[in-house]
Amino acid sequence: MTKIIARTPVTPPSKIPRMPSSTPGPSRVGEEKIFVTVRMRPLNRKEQEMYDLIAWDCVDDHTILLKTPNHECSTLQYTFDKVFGPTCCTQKVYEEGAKDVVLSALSGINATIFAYGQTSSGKTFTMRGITENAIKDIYEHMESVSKIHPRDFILKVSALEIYNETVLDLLNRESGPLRLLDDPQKGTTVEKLAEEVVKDSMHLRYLISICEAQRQVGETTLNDKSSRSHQIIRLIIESNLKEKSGHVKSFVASLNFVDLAGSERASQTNADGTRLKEGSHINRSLLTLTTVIRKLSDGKRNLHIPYRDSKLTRILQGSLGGNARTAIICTISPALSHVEHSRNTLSFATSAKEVVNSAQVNMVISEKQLVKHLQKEVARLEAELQSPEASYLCLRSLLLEKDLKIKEMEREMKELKRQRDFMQLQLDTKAPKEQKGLNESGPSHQIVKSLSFPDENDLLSGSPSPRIQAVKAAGRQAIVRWSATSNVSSLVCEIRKIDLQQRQLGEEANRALEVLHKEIDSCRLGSQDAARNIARLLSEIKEMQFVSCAPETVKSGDQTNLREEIIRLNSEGSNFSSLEKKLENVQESIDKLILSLTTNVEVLHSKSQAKKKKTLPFSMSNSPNMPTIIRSPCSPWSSSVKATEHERENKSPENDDPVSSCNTTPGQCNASPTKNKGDGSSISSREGTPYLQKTKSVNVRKLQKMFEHAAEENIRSIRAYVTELKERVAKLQYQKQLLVCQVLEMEAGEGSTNETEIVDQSPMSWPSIFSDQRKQIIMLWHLCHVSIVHRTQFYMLFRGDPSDQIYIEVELRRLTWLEHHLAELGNASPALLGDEPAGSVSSSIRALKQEREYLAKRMNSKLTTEEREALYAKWDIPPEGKQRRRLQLANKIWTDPYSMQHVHESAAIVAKLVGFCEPGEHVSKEMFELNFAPLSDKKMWMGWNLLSNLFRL
Ligand SMILES: Nc1ncnc2c1ncn2[C@@H]1O[C@H](COP(=O)(O)OP(=O)(O)OP(=O)(O)O)[C@@H](O)[C@H]1O
Repeated sequence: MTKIIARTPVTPPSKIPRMPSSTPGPSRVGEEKIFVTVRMRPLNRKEQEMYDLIAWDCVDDHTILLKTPNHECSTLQYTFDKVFGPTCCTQKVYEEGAKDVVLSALSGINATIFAYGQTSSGKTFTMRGITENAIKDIYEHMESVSKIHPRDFILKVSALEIYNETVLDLLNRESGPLRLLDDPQKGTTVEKLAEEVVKDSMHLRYLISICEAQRQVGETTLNDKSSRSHQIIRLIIESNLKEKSGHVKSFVASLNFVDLAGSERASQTNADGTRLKEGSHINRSLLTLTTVIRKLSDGKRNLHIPYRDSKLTRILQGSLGGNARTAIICTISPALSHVEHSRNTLSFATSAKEVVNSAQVNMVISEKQLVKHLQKEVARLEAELQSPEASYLCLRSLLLEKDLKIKEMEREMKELKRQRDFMQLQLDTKAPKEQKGLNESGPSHQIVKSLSFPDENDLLSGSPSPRIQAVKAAGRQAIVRWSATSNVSSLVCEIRKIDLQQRQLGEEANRALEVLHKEIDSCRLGSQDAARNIARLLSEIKEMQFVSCAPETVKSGDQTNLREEIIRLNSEGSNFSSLEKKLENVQESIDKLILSLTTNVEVLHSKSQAKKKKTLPFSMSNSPNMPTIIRSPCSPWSSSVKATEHERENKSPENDDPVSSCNTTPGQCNASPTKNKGDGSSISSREGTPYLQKTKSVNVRKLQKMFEHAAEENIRSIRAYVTELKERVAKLQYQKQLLVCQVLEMEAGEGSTNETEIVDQSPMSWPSIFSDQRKQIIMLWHLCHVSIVHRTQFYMLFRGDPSDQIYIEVELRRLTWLEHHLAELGNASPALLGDEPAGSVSSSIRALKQEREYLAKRMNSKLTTEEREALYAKWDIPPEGKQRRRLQLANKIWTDPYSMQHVHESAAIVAKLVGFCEPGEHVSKEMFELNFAPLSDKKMWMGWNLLSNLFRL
């Protein structure tokens, strides 16, 4: 069949019409916004029993507003194409909210009606009625249309459900999970989905009843018969229109009835086990749908729309901003207890209103007709050839035509030859390097393995000949390489930048430690510990220098050979960790140093108190060094300004300060241990020195305090700086992660999204990107069973500061990759898994369980009885058994990724239990690890290791 799409001219967005309601116009084509209606059901029995209040008012046919308690004018009001109140019947909802779109399908325009809303809001109730009304209407119209313009209609039906991200055939349960295929012409299709030819309306109703019976339904607290899957019933309507001219036009359109599963909160549905898992999948795919709708509603044409993030959006892609007319019916509960959820639904509906579709008439010319047409043409040519004159002319034109064809083929051959040479060149330059990688290091083999994902279409299209496969593979590689070239060089450039930053970091650390050395040297505390620490720090300086210099030895290589860069990065992975390790050591040393300094000072202080005569913590011989130390040249110190302030602060008034006067006469002021006279004034211990005898008495305690303070401040500065260095190392690690993620995406053929994603994000403000991405991360943590300690740590640390961008980005990419990977593992047969850890999901779940048990145990020691009781009350933990209650609470935290309040409270509890800082306090981000595993047992958790192992991270 040859498909011709009759395109209509594009209308400027401002002139894009909203389809007028209740005016069926089956042949409407072109750009048009999605038709959005809202239906509010009556209060149900449970809501009535709980004396729930009605929170919403449908003020007119288009407006709904949130009631205020004291009947003041509400500011929260929404306007839609239609608003249906609780007393409105489904027939009316169909007539005014869906009919127009439904009937478009009869004239070759794709159409979709779907219901969206929270669980128990009435989606299935509404869609059932809509489908029933549509069937009746379609058959009536087919009859009446056929009477005016004779047409042959053929109806086919197929039906599927998406249950836990798995596509199942509702008309053929035995077929098992189905795969999605990407067809360049048809878009996403479902492989092997059964299609039944419909005999009449009764037959259609019967088939739909089978789908209903097959669909996954379960009982939840909010709905006895809650749909646990998204259901799509698809009618394919074909028709042939015989025109007066004798031509036959064939039309084909699909009409989708989509009944989505409802969004739900675990806290409201009290779901656990299977229901909880279903709920997570439902929420996740609805989140993607929301994101798709929101991005489409932005109206910017170059935005990357993440259709591929869920099967639902992949299947519905055509209906969301594509070649279809779409009507969405958003259903809400009127209850006050569901007001938050209803607001979410209305905000989704508001975005959906702005989505523009571009419907076309899908006209098909059957091959039979074409054959007939060609036969006629051949007959005509044959007739012409009968006459010699005509045959000469005809031969001449044929010759000319052939000539042109030959020239065209020559051009094509040239181009193909050029491409072949180019590919050969690429292979030649690549082969020895890859060979080398294979022989020399293990990871390269793993990288190659991970980077060459099989093409789904190839796997599915039977088994083409080896030659065709080879050509296809080479072509695909060339395409990947070709399209990725620009990304590759920018990634390589990024890697170089990381190298440079790493070197600079090493140098800075080096400088900082030198200053630290001087500081300690000048302190001369006389402590053996301090001396040992100095020696250790010195050797660490040397080692750090070595580490920081390491990248210098790396050859620059081919600018665009990304794999080599990645292999090189892997080999440098140890540099990062050793740099981190060194910084850890330095931190430790500083801590010890401070400890020894404090004890020394304390000892000195007490001795001076006891004997009334003792040396200062800093001998006067070193005092000329103090300004140098305090005015440290180490630029990155955040406290250098403070240091100068200290210098000023520590300076006594000019005529009263023996130190400053000593500074001006260094020769005369050497090593001056002081003696406290006990009367508050101090004098030099060298009482025999005439100069010192002449000076005013020195307040030893004051001086002691001053130096003590200065030394402590300096060491604090160093400590802060080392912390800062550690943070920067962590950031570099993240940048490296980001590159690895980008490479994985690129190699998986999704690299093109990178650039678009950047374009996509630029117009949005960081806070909204952050909140969006954080929601996705929370959902992904949940789906990938990531350690809750990790979640807490991340949640507490990254709270939307612009500098958090890289962490958020990396976390999101890693999790997205992981989720896809785990889903693939879940769907793959054991034979396909090879050496992949098939039990990774279950071991992660096990680890999570252990982590909850560990947290439950800590509740006794980390929370007071009052705190525990308050939490039990808040989290509805029944008063049965102390240990059980603790475990119940631990099992409840971090289970509702949909509620930010739940997430926030869960994080606060875990933070308290494991001793993280309270929100708002400054927490060093360097403490955050690139590992999703629980702190208690990192080996148990498999997920992230899958990815990190590929690159030996
Ligand atoms: N407009 C309405 N008028 C009367 N009853 C309704 C209406 N809408 C829904 N109901 C009733 O409310 C209950 C829940 O409706 P339904 O199952 O359609 O919700 P849902 O949104 O599909 O839920 P889920 O997402 O959990 O599947 C059903 O008993 C249904 O009969």
